[in-house]
Amino acid sequence: MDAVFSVPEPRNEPVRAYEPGSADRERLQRRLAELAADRLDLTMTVAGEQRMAGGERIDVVQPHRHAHVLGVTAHADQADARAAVKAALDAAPMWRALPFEERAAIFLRAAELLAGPWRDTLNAATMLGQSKTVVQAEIDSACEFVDFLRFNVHFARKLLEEQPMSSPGVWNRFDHRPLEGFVYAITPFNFTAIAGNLPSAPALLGNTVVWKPAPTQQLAAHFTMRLFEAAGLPPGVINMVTGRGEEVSEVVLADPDLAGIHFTGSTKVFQHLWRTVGENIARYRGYPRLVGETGGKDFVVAHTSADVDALHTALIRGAYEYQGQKCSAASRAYVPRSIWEGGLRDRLAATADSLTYGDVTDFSNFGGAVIDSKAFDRHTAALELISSDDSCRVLAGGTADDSVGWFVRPTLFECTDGTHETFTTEYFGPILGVHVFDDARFEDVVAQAESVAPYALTGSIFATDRRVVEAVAERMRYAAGNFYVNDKPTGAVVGQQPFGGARASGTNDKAGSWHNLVRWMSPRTIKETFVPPTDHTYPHMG
Ligand SMILES: NC(=O)c1ccc[n+]([C@@H]2O[C@H](COP(=O)([O-])OP(=O)(O)OC[C@H]3O[C@@H](n4cnc5c(N)ncnc54)[C@H](O)[C@@H]3O)[C@@H](O)[C@H]2O)c1
Ligand SMILES: N[C@@H](CCC=O)C(=O)O
Repeated sequence: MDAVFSVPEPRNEPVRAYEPGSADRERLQRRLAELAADRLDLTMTVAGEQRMAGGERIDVVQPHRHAHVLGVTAHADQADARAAVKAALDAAPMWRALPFEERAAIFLRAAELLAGPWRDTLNAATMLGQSKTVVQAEIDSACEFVDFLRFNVHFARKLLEEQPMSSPGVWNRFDHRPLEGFVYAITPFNFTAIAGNLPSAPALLGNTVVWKPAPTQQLAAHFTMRLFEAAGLPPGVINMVTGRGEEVSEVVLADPDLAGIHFTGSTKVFQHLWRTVGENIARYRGYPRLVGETGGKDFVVAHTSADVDALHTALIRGAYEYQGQKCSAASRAYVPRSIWEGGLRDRLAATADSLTYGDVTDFSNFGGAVIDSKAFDRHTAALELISSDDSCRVLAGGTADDSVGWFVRPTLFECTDGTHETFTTEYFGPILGVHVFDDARFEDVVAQAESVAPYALTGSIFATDRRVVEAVAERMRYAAGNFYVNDKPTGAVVGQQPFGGARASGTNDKAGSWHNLVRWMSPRTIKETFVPPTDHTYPHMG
Protein backbone atom coordinates (compact mmCIF):
# COMPACT_ATOMS: atom_id res chain seq x y z
CA MET A 1 0.00 0.00 0.00
CA ASP A 2 1.26 3.48 -0.82
CA ALA A 3 0.18 5.85 1.96
CA VAL A 4 1.54 7.77 4.92
CA PHE A 5 -0.70 6.45 7.66
CA SER A 6 -1.73 8.25 10.82
CA VAL A 7 -2.38 6.13 13.91
CA PRO A 8 -5.36 6.20 16.27
CA GLU A 9 -5.15 9.02 18.84
CA PRO A 10 -4.21 7.34 22.15
CA ARG A 11 -6.38 7.68 25.24
CA ASN A 12 -5.84 6.41 28.76
CA GLU A 13 -7.86 3.31 29.51
CA PRO A 14 -10.55 4.19 32.11
CA VAL A 15 -10.12 2.47 35.51
CA ARG A 16 -13.08 0.24 36.42
CA ALA A 17 -14.41 0.29 40.00
CA TYR A 18 -15.58 -3.33 40.53
CA GLU A 19 -18.16 -2.20 43.07
CA PRO A 20 -20.28 -4.85 44.88
CA GLY A 21 -23.01 -6.29 42.63
CA SER A 22 -21.45 -5.00 39.40
CA ALA A 23 -21.20 -7.21 36.33
CA ASP A 24 -17.46 -6.42 36.07
CA ARG A 25 -16.88 -7.76 39.56
CA GLU A 26 -18.89 -10.93 39.03
CA ARG A 27 -17.09 -11.74 35.78
CA LEU A 28 -13.69 -11.16 37.37
CA GLN A 29 -14.61 -13.32 40.37
CA ARG A 30 -15.54 -16.18 38.03
CA ARG A 31 -12.16 -15.87 36.27
CA LEU A 32 -10.36 -15.78 39.63
CA ALA A 33 -12.07 -19.02 40.61
CA GLU A 34 -11.18 -20.66 37.29
CA LEU A 35 -7.50 -19.72 37.46
CA ALA A 36 -7.24 -20.69 41.13
CA ALA A 37 -8.65 -24.13 40.29
CA ASP A 38 -6.14 -24.67 37.47
CA ARG A 39 -2.53 -25.80 37.77
CA LEU A 40 -0.90 -24.65 34.57
CA ASP A 41 2.30 -25.68 32.87
CA LEU A 42 4.06 -22.33 32.65
CA THR A 43 6.28 -23.00 29.69
CA MET A 44 8.80 -20.99 27.73
CA THR A 45 7.75 -19.77 24.28
CA VAL A 46 10.58 -20.00 21.76
CA ALA A 47 9.99 -19.57 18.02
CA GLY A 48 6.28 -19.81 18.79
CA GLU A 49 6.68 -23.23 20.45
CA GLN A 50 5.66 -23.76 24.05
CA ARG A 51 7.87 -26.13 26.01
CA MET A 52 9.09 -26.58 29.56
CA ALA A 53 12.56 -25.18 30.25
CA GLY A 54 15.30 -27.73 30.91
CA GLY A 55 16.28 -26.69 34.45
CA GLU A 56 14.86 -27.30 37.89
CA ARG A 57 11.05 -26.96 38.30
CA ILE A 58 9.55 -24.14 40.38
CA ASP A 59 6.06 -23.87 41.87
CA VAL A 60 4.33 -20.56 41.18
CA VAL A 61 2.13 -19.91 44.23
CA GLN A 62 -0.30 -17.38 45.64
CA PRO A 63 1.80 -15.19 47.98
CA HIS A 64 -1.19 -14.71 50.34
CA ARG A 65 -1.78 -18.50 50.44
CA HIS A 66 1.57 -20.02 49.64
CA ALA A 67 0.38 -23.61 49.87
CA HIS A 68 -1.77 -22.99 46.80
CA VAL A 69 0.15 -23.77 43.60
CA LEU A 70 -1.10 -21.92 40.52
CA GLY A 71 1.28 -23.49 38.06
CA VAL A 72 4.69 -24.97 37.54
CA THR A 73 7.53 -23.38 35.63
CA ALA A 74 11.23 -24.19 35.30
CA HIS A 75 14.59 -22.48 35.10
CA ALA A 76 15.81 -22.02 31.55
CA ASP A 77 19.26 -23.52 31.02
CA GLN A 78 21.98 -22.52 28.60
CA ALA A 79 20.56 -24.64 25.75
CA ASP A 80 17.18 -22.92 26.25
CA ALA A 81 18.87 -19.53 26.12
CA ARG A 82 20.75 -20.42 22.94
CA ALA A 83 17.50 -21.56 21.32
CA ALA A 84 15.78 -18.28 22.26
CA VAL A 85 18.63 -16.17 20.83
CA LYS A 86 18.57 -18.21 17.61
CA ALA A 87 14.80 -17.81 17.32
CA ALA A 88 15.07 -14.05 17.78
CA LEU A 89 17.83 -13.76 15.17
CA ASP A 90 15.98 -16.02 12.71
CA ALA A 91 12.80 -13.94 12.98
CA ALA A 92 14.59 -10.59 12.65
CA PRO A 93 14.71 -10.24 8.82
CA MET A 94 10.98 -11.04 8.49
CA TRP A 95 9.97 -8.74 11.36
CA ARG A 96 11.99 -5.70 10.39
CA ALA A 97 10.82 -6.04 6.76
CA LEU A 98 7.19 -5.76 7.90
CA PRO A 99 5.94 -2.16 7.51
CA PHE A 100 5.55 -0.21 10.77
CA GLU A 101 1.76 -0.08 10.30
CA GLU A 102 1.54 -3.88 10.31
CA ARG A 103 3.62 -4.16 13.48
CA ALA A 104 1.63 -1.35 15.10
CA ALA A 105 -1.65 -3.05 14.21
CA ILE A 106 -0.61 -6.14 16.19
CA PHE A 107 0.08 -4.14 19.35
CA LEU A 108 -3.03 -1.97 18.92
CA ARG A 109 -5.05 -5.16 18.59
CA ALA A 110 -3.38 -6.48 21.75
CA ALA A 111 -4.46 -3.26 23.52
CA GLU A 112 -8.08 -3.69 22.48
CA LEU A 113 -8.11 -7.40 23.37
CA LEU A 114 -6.69 -6.54 26.78
CA ALA A 115 -9.14 -3.70 27.35
CA GLY A 116 -11.97 -6.11 26.43
CA PRO A 117 -12.05 -9.91 26.45
CA TRP A 118 -8.60 -10.50 28.02
CA ARG A 119 -8.97 -8.00 30.86
CA ASP A 120 -10.31 -10.43 33.45
CA THR A 121 -7.65 -13.01 32.67
CA LEU A 122 -4.71 -10.64 33.08
CA ASN A 123 -6.25 -9.03 36.17
CA ALA A 124 -7.04 -12.38 37.78
CA ALA A 125 -3.56 -13.75 37.04
CA THR A 126 -1.96 -10.62 38.53
CA MET A 127 -4.16 -10.73 41.64
CA LEU A 128 -3.49 -14.40 42.33
CA GLY A 129 0.16 -14.59 41.29
CA GLN A 130 1.41 -11.24 42.56
CA SER A 131 -1.05 -10.68 45.43
CA LYS A 132 -2.57 -7.46 44.10
CA THR A 133 -5.98 -6.25 45.19
CA VAL A 134 -8.47 -5.65 42.43
CA VAL A 135 -7.73 -1.93 42.15
CA GLN A 136 -3.97 -2.50 42.11
CA ALA A 137 -4.35 -5.14 39.40
CA GLU A 138 -6.74 -2.99 37.38
CA ILE A 139 -4.40 0.05 37.29
CA ASP A 140 -1.50 -2.22 36.32
CA SER A 141 -2.38 -5.26 34.22
CA ALA A 142 -5.37 -3.66 32.55
CA CYS A 143 -4.99 0.13 32.32
CA GLU A 144 -1.25 0.76 32.38
CA PHE A 145 -0.54 -2.16 30.06
CA VAL A 146 -3.22 -1.00 27.57
CA ASP A 147 -1.81 2.53 27.82
CA PHE A 148 1.75 1.37 27.08
CA LEU A 149 0.54 -0.45 23.97
CA ARG A 150 -1.51 2.48 22.67
CA PHE A 151 0.88 5.31 23.53
CA ASN A 152 3.97 3.50 22.24
CA VAL A 153 2.35 3.31 18.79
CA HIS A 154 1.51 7.01 18.94
CA PHE A 155 5.03 8.06 20.02
CA ALA A 156 6.76 5.67 17.61
CA ARG A 157 4.76 7.12 14.71
CA LYS A 158 5.91 10.61 15.68
CA LEU A 159 9.55 9.48 15.86
CA LEU A 160 9.32 7.94 12.40
CA GLU A 161 8.19 11.33 11.09
CA GLU A 162 11.46 12.90 12.30
CA GLN A 163 13.48 13.69 9.17
CA PRO A 164 16.54 15.85 8.51
CA MET A 165 16.53 19.07 6.44
CA SER A 166 17.43 19.03 2.75
CA SER A 167 19.22 21.79 0.85
CA PRO A 168 18.35 22.52 -2.80
CA GLY A 169 19.14 19.65 -5.15
CA VAL A 170 19.58 17.20 -2.27
CA TRP A 171 17.18 14.88 -0.48
CA ASN A 172 18.23 13.81 3.04
CA ARG A 173 16.34 11.08 4.75
CA PHE A 174 16.38 9.06 7.97
CA ASP A 175 15.86 5.32 7.71
CA HIS A 176 14.79 4.51 11.29
CA ARG A 177 16.33 1.06 11.48
CA PRO A 178 15.80 -1.31 14.38
CA LEU A 179 19.01 -2.27 16.21
CA GLU A 180 21.24 -4.84 14.55
CA GLY A 181 20.89 -7.96 16.65
CA PHE A 182 18.37 -8.78 19.36
CA VAL A 183 17.13 -7.11 22.55
CA TYR A 184 17.22 -8.83 25.97
CA ALA A 185 14.20 -7.75 28.08
CA ILE A 186 14.34 -8.64 31.79
CA THR A 187 11.30 -7.77 33.87
CA PRO A 188 10.39 -7.49 37.58
CA PHE A 189 7.68 -9.24 39.58
CA ASN A 190 5.71 -6.22 40.62
CA PHE A 191 4.08 -4.84 37.46
CA THR A 192 2.42 -6.90 34.73
CA ALA A 193 2.35 -3.75 32.60
CA ILE A 194 6.12 -3.31 32.84
CA ALA A 195 6.62 -6.99 32.05
CA GLY A 196 4.50 -6.54 28.91
CA ASN A 197 6.04 -3.22 27.90
CA LEU A 198 9.71 -4.14 28.07
CA PRO A 199 9.63 -6.77 25.31
CA SER A 200 6.87 -5.12 23.23
CA ALA A 201 8.32 -1.58 22.99
CA PRO A 202 11.52 -2.70 21.19
CA ALA A 203 9.46 -5.16 19.12
CA LEU A 204 7.17 -2.37 17.91
CA LEU A 205 10.24 -0.63 16.45
CA GLY A 206 11.19 -3.79 14.52
CA ASN A 207 13.52 -5.50 17.01
CA THR A 208 13.23 -9.14 18.01
CA VAL A 209 13.48 -10.01 21.66
CA VAL A 210 14.49 -12.57 24.27
CA TRP A 211 12.21 -11.88 27.25
CA LYS A 212 12.97 -13.15 30.75
CA PRO A 213 10.13 -12.39 33.21
CA ALA A 214 10.44 -12.85 36.98
CA PRO A 215 9.45 -16.38 38.08
CA THR A 216 7.03 -14.90 40.64
CA GLN A 217 5.23 -13.03 37.83
CA GLN A 218 5.17 -16.06 35.53
CA LEU A 219 1.41 -16.66 35.66
CA ALA A 220 0.59 -13.20 34.26
CA ALA A 221 3.62 -13.38 31.93
CA HIS A 222 2.24 -16.63 30.51
CA PHE A 223 -1.06 -14.95 29.66
CA THR A 224 0.75 -11.88 28.30
CA MET A 225 2.51 -14.12 25.80
CA ARG A 226 -0.83 -15.69 24.84
CA LEU A 227 -2.31 -12.21 24.43
CA PHE A 228 0.48 -11.17 22.03
CA GLU A 229 -0.08 -14.37 20.02
CA ALA A 230 -3.84 -13.77 19.92
CA ALA A 231 -3.11 -10.30 18.57
CA GLY A 232 -1.13 -11.84 15.70
CA LEU A 233 2.50 -11.58 16.85
CA PRO A 234 4.51 -13.90 14.57
CA PRO A 235 6.62 -16.70 16.10
CA GLY A 236 10.14 -15.71 17.13
CA VAL A 237 9.54 -11.98 17.56
CA ILE A 238 9.28 -12.21 21.36
CA ASN A 239 10.78 -15.36 22.85
CA MET A 240 9.98 -15.92 26.50
CA VAL A 241 12.44 -17.86 28.67
CA THR A 242 11.47 -18.74 32.22
CA GLY A 243 13.16 -18.93 35.61
CA ARG A 244 15.72 -17.02 37.55
CA GLY A 245 17.88 -15.78 34.65
CA GLU A 246 21.49 -16.26 35.72
CA GLU A 247 22.09 -19.13 33.30
CA VAL A 248 20.25 -17.32 30.54
CA SER A 249 22.50 -14.31 31.02
CA GLU A 250 25.64 -16.41 30.76
CA VAL A 251 24.63 -17.13 27.16
CA VAL A 252 22.84 -13.94 26.19
CA LEU A 253 25.36 -11.45 27.57
CA ALA A 254 28.16 -13.24 25.75
CA ASP A 255 26.40 -13.24 22.39
CA PRO A 256 27.94 -11.01 19.68
CA ASP A 257 24.45 -10.04 18.48
CA LEU A 258 23.28 -8.60 21.80
CA ALA A 259 22.04 -5.17 20.70
CA GLY A 260 20.34 -3.92 23.84
CA ILE A 261 19.09 -4.68 27.34
CA HIS A 262 15.69 -3.45 28.47
CA PHE A 263 15.67 -4.00 32.22
CA THR A 264 13.48 -3.11 35.17
CA GLY A 265 14.33 -4.49 38.60
CA SER A 266 16.80 -3.94 41.38
CA THR A 267 19.84 -1.69 41.16
CA LYS A 268 22.09 -4.61 42.14
CA VAL A 269 21.02 -6.78 39.21
CA PHE A 270 21.22 -3.91 36.71
CA GLN A 271 24.73 -3.07 37.87
CA HIS A 272 25.69 -6.73 37.43
CA LEU A 273 24.33 -6.72 33.87
CA TRP A 274 26.10 -3.45 33.04
CA ARG A 275 29.40 -4.73 34.48
CA THR A 276 29.13 -7.97 32.48
CA VAL A 277 28.42 -6.08 29.26
CA GLY A 278 31.48 -3.94 29.99
CA GLU A 279 33.64 -7.03 30.48
CA ASN A 280 32.33 -8.51 27.21
CA ILE A 281 32.45 -5.29 25.20
CA ALA A 282 34.96 -6.51 22.61
CA ARG A 283 32.74 -9.48 21.74
CA TYR A 284 29.80 -7.51 20.42
CA ARG A 285 29.03 -6.40 16.90
CA GLY A 286 28.06 -2.97 18.28
CA TYR A 287 27.63 -1.19 21.60
CA PRO A 288 24.56 -2.65 23.32
CA ARG A 289 22.00 -0.07 24.43
CA LEU A 290 21.52 -0.36 28.20
CA VAL A 291 18.17 0.84 29.50
CA GLY A 292 17.39 0.13 33.13
CA GLU A 293 14.81 1.42 35.59
CA THR A 294 15.74 0.28 39.07
CA GLY A 295 15.27 0.88 42.80
CA GLY A 296 14.13 3.82 44.84
CA LYS A 297 14.03 5.25 48.35
CA ASP A 298 11.19 7.60 47.68
CA PHE A 299 10.54 10.58 49.92
CA VAL A 300 7.69 12.76 51.10
CA VAL A 301 8.74 16.14 52.53
CA ALA A 302 6.12 18.13 54.42
CA HIS A 303 6.17 21.83 55.23
CA THR A 304 4.25 23.52 58.04
CA SER A 305 1.89 24.93 55.38
CA ALA A 306 0.92 21.39 54.23
CA ASP A 307 -2.71 20.26 54.02
CA VAL A 308 -2.57 17.59 56.72
CA ASP A 309 -5.54 15.55 55.46
CA ALA A 310 -3.95 15.28 52.02
CA LEU A 311 -0.59 14.41 53.57
CA HIS A 312 -2.16 11.67 55.69
CA THR A 313 -3.86 10.04 52.70
CA ALA A 314 -0.76 10.32 50.51
CA LEU A 315 1.41 8.65 53.14
CA ILE A 316 -1.04 5.80 53.69
CA ARG A 317 -1.62 5.13 50.02
CA GLY A 318 1.94 5.91 48.96
CA ALA A 319 3.53 3.63 51.55
CA TYR A 320 1.11 0.75 51.99
CA GLU A 321 -0.74 0.15 48.72
CA TYR A 322 0.49 -3.05 47.10
CA GLN A 323 2.32 -3.74 50.36
CA GLY A 324 4.89 -1.05 49.52
CA GLN A 325 6.14 -3.11 46.57
CA LYS A 326 6.25 -0.25 44.07
CA CYS A 327 9.56 1.25 43.12
CA SER A 328 7.78 4.57 43.70
CA ALA A 329 6.46 3.74 47.20
CA ALA A 330 6.92 6.35 49.93
CA SER A 331 9.40 4.81 52.34
CA ARG A 332 10.80 7.90 54.09
CA ALA A 333 8.92 11.00 55.20
CA TYR A 334 10.10 14.24 56.76
CA VAL A 335 7.46 15.94 58.90
CA PRO A 336 7.63 19.16 60.97
CA ARG A 337 7.16 18.58 64.69
CA SER A 338 4.15 20.93 64.93
CA ILE A 339 2.19 18.82 62.40
CA TRP A 340 3.43 15.48 63.75
CA GLU A 341 2.67 16.16 67.39
CA GLY A 342 -0.42 18.16 66.45
CA GLY A 343 -2.22 14.92 65.56
CA LEU A 344 -0.71 13.39 62.41
CA ARG A 345 1.38 10.84 64.33
CA ASP A 346 -1.58 9.27 66.14
CA ARG A 347 -3.84 9.45 63.13
CA LEU A 348 -1.31 7.79 60.80
CA ALA A 349 -0.60 5.06 63.34
CA ALA A 350 -4.32 4.36 63.81
CA THR A 351 -4.97 4.24 60.07
CA ALA A 352 -1.95 1.98 59.43
CA ASP A 353 -3.15 -0.36 62.20
CA SER A 354 -6.62 -0.46 60.67
CA LEU A 355 -5.46 -1.57 57.19
CA THR A 356 -6.39 -5.14 56.38
CA TYR A 357 -3.93 -7.30 54.47
CA GLY A 358 -5.25 -10.71 53.50
CA ASP A 359 -6.45 -12.87 50.63
CA VAL A 360 -6.86 -10.51 47.67
CA THR A 361 -9.84 -12.45 46.34
CA ASP A 362 -11.68 -11.01 49.35
CA PHE A 363 -12.35 -7.60 47.82
CA SER A 364 -12.71 -5.93 51.23
CA ASN A 365 -8.97 -6.19 51.91
CA PHE A 366 -6.71 -3.16 51.45
CA GLY A 367 -3.67 -5.28 50.55
CA GLY A 368 -2.22 -8.76 50.20
CA ALA A 369 1.07 -10.45 51.00
CA VAL A 370 4.64 -9.68 49.99
CA ILE A 371 5.86 -11.61 46.99
CA ASP A 372 7.91 -14.48 48.42
CA SER A 373 9.85 -15.88 51.36
CA LYS A 374 12.97 -13.96 50.36
CA ALA A 375 11.11 -10.65 50.56
CA PHE A 376 9.48 -11.76 53.83
CA ASP A 377 12.90 -12.51 55.36
CA ARG A 378 14.28 -9.16 54.19
CA HIS A 379 11.37 -7.33 55.81
CA THR A 380 11.51 -9.24 59.09
CA ALA A 381 15.23 -8.44 59.30
CA ALA A 382 14.41 -4.74 58.74
CA LEU A 383 11.69 -4.88 61.42
CA GLU A 384 14.17 -6.41 63.87
CA LEU A 385 16.69 -3.68 63.11
CA ILE A 386 14.08 -0.97 63.66
CA SER A 387 12.76 -2.40 66.91
CA SER A 388 16.22 -2.96 68.37
CA ASP A 389 17.63 0.48 67.52
CA ASP A 390 17.32 3.19 70.15
CA SER A 391 16.95 5.95 67.55
CA CYS A 392 13.80 4.32 66.09
CA ARG A 393 10.37 3.87 67.63
CA VAL A 394 7.70 1.63 66.09
CA LEU A 395 4.27 3.32 66.06
CA ALA A 396 2.24 0.78 64.06
CA GLY A 397 2.82 -2.73 62.76
CA GLY A 398 6.32 -4.09 63.21
CA THR A 399 5.11 -7.68 62.98
CA ALA A 400 4.97 -10.36 60.30
CA ASP A 401 3.45 -13.81 59.92
CA ASP A 402 4.19 -16.34 57.19
CA SER A 403 2.04 -19.22 58.40
CA VAL A 404 -0.51 -18.89 55.56
CA GLY A 405 0.91 -16.19 53.32
CA TRP A 406 3.91 -13.89 53.48
CA PHE A 407 2.21 -11.16 55.46
CA VAL A 408 4.04 -8.12 56.81
CA ARG A 409 1.96 -5.62 58.73
CA PRO A 410 1.94 -1.98 57.53
CA THR A 411 4.73 -0.56 59.66
CA LEU A 412 5.18 3.05 60.73
CA PHE A 413 8.18 4.15 62.75
CA GLU A 414 9.80 7.42 63.65
CA CYS A 415 13.52 7.90 63.72
CA THR A 416 15.56 10.69 65.30
CA ASP A 417 18.43 10.10 62.86
CA GLY A 418 17.62 11.19 59.29
CA THR A 419 20.75 9.46 58.01
CA HIS A 420 19.89 6.09 59.58
CA GLU A 421 20.21 3.14 57.20
CA THR A 422 16.43 2.78 57.22
CA PHE A 423 16.40 6.12 55.33
CA THR A 424 18.85 4.96 52.68
CA THR A 425 18.06 1.27 52.06
CA GLU A 426 15.27 0.10 49.75
CA TYR A 427 13.29 -2.63 51.54
CA PHE A 428 10.48 -2.80 48.98
CA GLY A 429 7.83 -3.56 51.57
CA PRO A 430 5.17 -1.82 53.69
CA ILE A 431 7.63 0.01 55.96
CA LEU A 432 7.50 3.80 56.32
CA GLY A 433 10.07 5.74 58.37
CA VAL A 434 9.34 9.28 59.52
CA HIS A 435 12.00 11.78 60.53
CA VAL A 436 10.42 14.47 62.69
CA PHE A 437 12.18 17.84 62.72
CA ASP A 438 11.84 21.15 64.52
CA ASP A 439 9.88 23.45 62.19
CA ALA A 440 12.76 25.92 61.86
CA ARG A 441 15.09 23.22 60.48
CA PHE A 442 13.09 22.79 57.26
CA GLU A 443 15.86 23.88 54.87
CA ASP A 444 18.50 21.67 56.52
CA VAL A 445 16.18 18.69 56.37
CA VAL A 446 15.42 19.26 52.68
CA ALA A 447 19.16 19.38 52.00
CA GLN A 448 19.66 16.12 53.87
CA ALA A 449 16.71 14.39 52.19
CA GLU A 450 18.05 15.47 48.79
CA SER A 451 21.14 13.31 48.90
CA VAL A 452 21.09 10.96 51.88
CA ALA A 453 19.99 7.99 49.72
CA PRO A 454 21.73 6.96 46.50
CA TYR A 455 18.46 6.85 44.55
CA ALA A 456 16.52 9.51 42.63
CA LEU A 457 13.25 7.95 41.53
CA THR A 458 10.17 9.63 43.04
CA GLY A 459 9.44 12.16 45.75
CA SER A 460 6.77 14.59 46.92
CA ILE A 461 6.57 17.99 48.55
CA PHE A 462 3.48 18.86 50.59
CA ALA A 463 3.09 22.63 51.05
CA THR A 464 0.47 25.23 50.24
CA ASP A 465 3.02 28.07 50.35
CA ARG A 466 4.03 28.47 46.68
CA ARG A 467 7.41 29.95 47.57
CA VAL A 468 8.19 26.75 49.46
CA VAL A 469 6.99 24.54 46.60
CA GLU A 470 9.22 26.46 44.18
CA ALA A 471 12.27 26.43 46.47
CA VAL A 472 12.02 22.69 47.22
CA ALA A 473 11.44 21.80 43.56
CA GLU A 474 14.63 23.69 42.72
CA ARG A 475 16.69 22.38 45.68
CA MET A 476 15.62 18.78 44.88
CA ARG A 477 15.82 19.08 41.11
CA TYR A 478 18.02 16.00 40.75
CA ALA A 479 16.58 14.03 43.69
CA ALA A 480 13.67 12.50 41.74
CA GLY A 481 12.86 11.69 38.12
CA ASN A 482 9.17 11.95 39.05
CA PHE A 483 8.47 14.83 41.43
CA TYR A 484 5.01 15.37 42.91
CA VAL A 485 3.48 18.49 44.43
CA ASN A 486 0.77 17.78 47.01
CA ASP A 487 0.31 14.23 45.76
CA LYS A 488 1.59 10.76 46.65
CA PRO A 489 4.77 9.67 44.86
CA THR A 490 3.13 6.58 43.28
CA GLY A 491 0.66 6.01 40.46
CA ALA A 492 2.25 7.58 37.37
CA VAL A 493 0.00 7.37 34.32
CA VAL A 494 1.40 6.63 30.84
CA GLY A 495 1.31 9.73 28.62
CA GLN A 496 0.75 11.96 31.66
CA GLN A 497 3.67 11.40 34.03
CA PRO A 498 6.41 9.66 31.98
CA PHE A 499 8.18 7.48 34.55
CA GLY A 500 11.79 6.87 35.54
CA GLY A 501 14.61 8.07 37.72
CA ALA A 502 18.33 8.76 37.62
CA ARG A 503 21.30 8.34 40.02
CA ALA A 504 21.13 4.72 41.31
CA SER A 505 17.50 4.48 40.11
CA GLY A 506 18.36 3.94 36.49
CA THR A 507 18.98 5.47 33.10
CA ASN A 508 15.81 7.61 33.27
CA ASP A 509 14.62 6.64 29.81
CA LYS A 510 10.95 7.16 30.75
CA ALA A 511 8.99 4.01 29.91
CA GLY A 512 5.98 4.62 27.70
CA SER A 513 7.40 7.80 26.16
CA TRP A 514 9.44 8.65 23.05
CA HIS A 515 12.54 8.92 25.25
CA ASN A 516 12.41 5.18 25.72
CA LEU A 517 11.46 4.26 22.17
CA VAL A 518 14.31 6.22 20.66
CA ARG A 519 16.74 3.83 22.37
CA TRP A 520 15.51 0.96 20.20
CA MET A 521 16.21 2.70 16.89
CA SER A 522 19.47 3.08 15.00
CA PRO A 523 18.88 5.70 12.30
CA ARG A 524 20.65 5.51 8.97
CA THR A 525 21.09 8.87 7.24
CA ILE A 526 20.64 8.75 3.46
CA LYS A 527 21.79 11.64 1.29
CA GLU A 528 20.76 11.64 -2.36
CA THR A 529 22.19 14.26 -4.74
CA PHE A 530 19.93 14.70 -7.76
CA VAL A 531 22.51 16.21 -10.11
CA PRO A 532 25.96 15.21 -8.80
CA PRO A 533 29.02 17.39 -9.71
CA THR A 534 31.10 16.13 -12.63
CA ASP A 535 34.19 18.36 -12.11
CA HIS A 536 36.44 17.81 -9.06
CA THR A 537 38.04 21.33 -9.10
CA TYR A 538 36.98 24.28 -6.91
CA PRO A 539 36.64 27.99 -8.00
CA HIS A 540 39.52 29.12 -5.71
CA MET A 541 41.87 26.93 -7.75
CA GLY A 542 41.57 29.44 -10.64
N1 LIG B 1 12.24 2.13 38.40
C1 LIG B 1 11.23 1.40 37.97
O1 LIG B 1 10.52 1.76 37.04
C2 LIG B 1 10.93 0.09 38.64
C3 LIG B 1 9.71 -0.54 38.40
C4 LIG B 1 9.45 -1.77 39.03
C5 LIG B 1 10.38 -2.32 39.90
N2 LIG B 1 11.54 -1.67 40.12
C6 LIG B 1 12.53 -2.21 41.05
O2 LIG B 1 12.58 -3.63 40.92
C7 LIG B 1 12.92 -4.25 42.15
C8 LIG B 1 11.89 -5.28 42.51
O3 LIG B 1 11.71 -6.19 41.48
P1 LIG B 1 12.41 -7.62 41.49
O4 LIG B 1 12.45 -8.13 42.89
O5 LIG B 1 11.74 -8.45 40.46
O6 LIG B 1 13.89 -7.22 41.04
P2 LIG B 1 15.15 -8.18 40.76
O7 LIG B 1 16.27 -7.28 40.37
O8 LIG B 1 15.36 -9.13 41.85
O9 LIG B 1 14.69 -9.02 39.48
C9 LIG B 1 14.36 -8.39 38.27
C10 LIG B 1 14.49 -9.40 37.15
O10 LIG B 1 15.86 -9.71 36.97
C11 LIG B 1 15.99 -11.12 36.92
N3 LIG B 1 17.38 -11.46 37.19
C12 LIG B 1 18.06 -11.45 38.36
N4 LIG B 1 19.35 -11.75 38.14
C13 LIG B 1 19.49 -11.94 36.80
C14 LIG B 1 20.56 -12.26 35.93
N5 LIG B 1 21.81 -12.46 36.38
N6 LIG B 1 20.32 -12.38 34.61
C15 LIG B 1 19.08 -12.18 34.12
N7 LIG B 1 18.02 -11.88 34.89
C16 LIG B 1 18.23 -11.76 36.21
C17 LIG B 1 14.93 -11.61 37.87
O11 LIG B 1 14.65 -12.98 37.70
C18 LIG B 1 13.78 -10.72 37.42
O12 LIG B 1 13.24 -11.20 36.23
C19 LIG B 1 12.95 -3.10 43.16
O13 LIG B 1 14.28 -2.72 43.37
C20 LIG B 1 12.15 -2.00 42.48
O14 LIG B 1 12.47 -0.71 42.92
C21 LIG B 1 11.84 -0.49 39.51
N1 LIG C 1 5.00 3.50 37.68
C1 LIG C 1 4.59 3.03 38.96
C2 LIG C 1 5.69 2.32 39.69
C3 LIG C 1 6.43 1.27 38.96
C4 LIG C 1 7.40 0.62 39.86
O1 LIG C 1 7.17 -0.29 40.57
C5 LIG C 1 4.13 4.20 39.82
O2 LIG C 1 4.25 5.34 39.41
O3 LIG C 1 3.68 3.95 40.92
